[in-house]
Amino acid sequence: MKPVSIDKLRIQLGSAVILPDVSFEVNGGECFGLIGESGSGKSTVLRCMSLLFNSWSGDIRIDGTSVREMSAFERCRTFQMVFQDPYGSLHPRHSVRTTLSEPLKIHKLDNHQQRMESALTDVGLPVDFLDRYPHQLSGGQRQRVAIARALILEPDILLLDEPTSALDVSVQAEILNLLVRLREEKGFTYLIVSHDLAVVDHMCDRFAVMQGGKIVEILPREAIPDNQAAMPYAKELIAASLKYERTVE
Ligand SMILES: Nc1ncnc2c1ncn2[C@@H]1O[C@H](COP(=O)(O)OP(=O)(O)OP(=O)(O)O)[C@@H](O)[C@H]1O
Repeated sequence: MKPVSIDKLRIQLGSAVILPDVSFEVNGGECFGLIGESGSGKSTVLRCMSLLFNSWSGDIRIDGTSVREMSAFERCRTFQMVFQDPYGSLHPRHSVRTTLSEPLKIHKLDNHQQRMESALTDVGLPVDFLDRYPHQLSGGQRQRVAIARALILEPDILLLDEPTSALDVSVQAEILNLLVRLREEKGFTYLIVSHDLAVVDHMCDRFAVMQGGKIVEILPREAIPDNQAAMPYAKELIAASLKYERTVE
């Protein structure tokens, strides 16, 4: 179980400073959430960590090793990202078999069939789905394939960028429960971005509230029901979410 340490992360894109100075630690095996309004910089943190954005300064370390010092191969074997939109993240002309076998080929791993079958079973899909294409899958099934693709290289950490927000409400719970089960079974460390406090409440041990590229407050999940936030913005965000949940019940 590998910990993540983010220290003084700063990134400027064009003239805008997106993250001025972000620091937090995620324990090995912990599920840590980033929550905040749209544009607060949550996804940018994950994009910096996975080097989709490269121009950042500061330090991002996994189990003590800087992500910049890792080879691309090592990074892929250590952490994988699951994106919000399973429609966009799977190649429309690639079968599930092609999607899952490509990383195995690139990383020169053996036993392709057995690894692919085991990844599909892990995400609750039948093995004959290997010969399906994305258009033959529901949204929830596509997200399961995207998660299977993330699992296939047996990483230690999953970066989850709004993994359920593009799905129907009924399917969201299925995918969240799948992610909870996988973490219990495999001991993953999760860093999950969400704008939905209910998702954070369901999944996370601790979470950071972000606003304008900064971390306002870091709280344990237990602080949610009685809204124990100390900082006014975090308190307001939690209060608004709790009020909304009560209204829609
Ligand atoms: N490639 C880019 N170039 C310039 N600005 C960008 C780029 N990507 C993101 N931004 C800006 O960075 C800020 C943070 O974006 P980010 O996607 O991290 O927010 P977020 O909190 O994840 O929002 P959302 O919940 O809407 O996904 C936003 O103001 C956004 O416009």
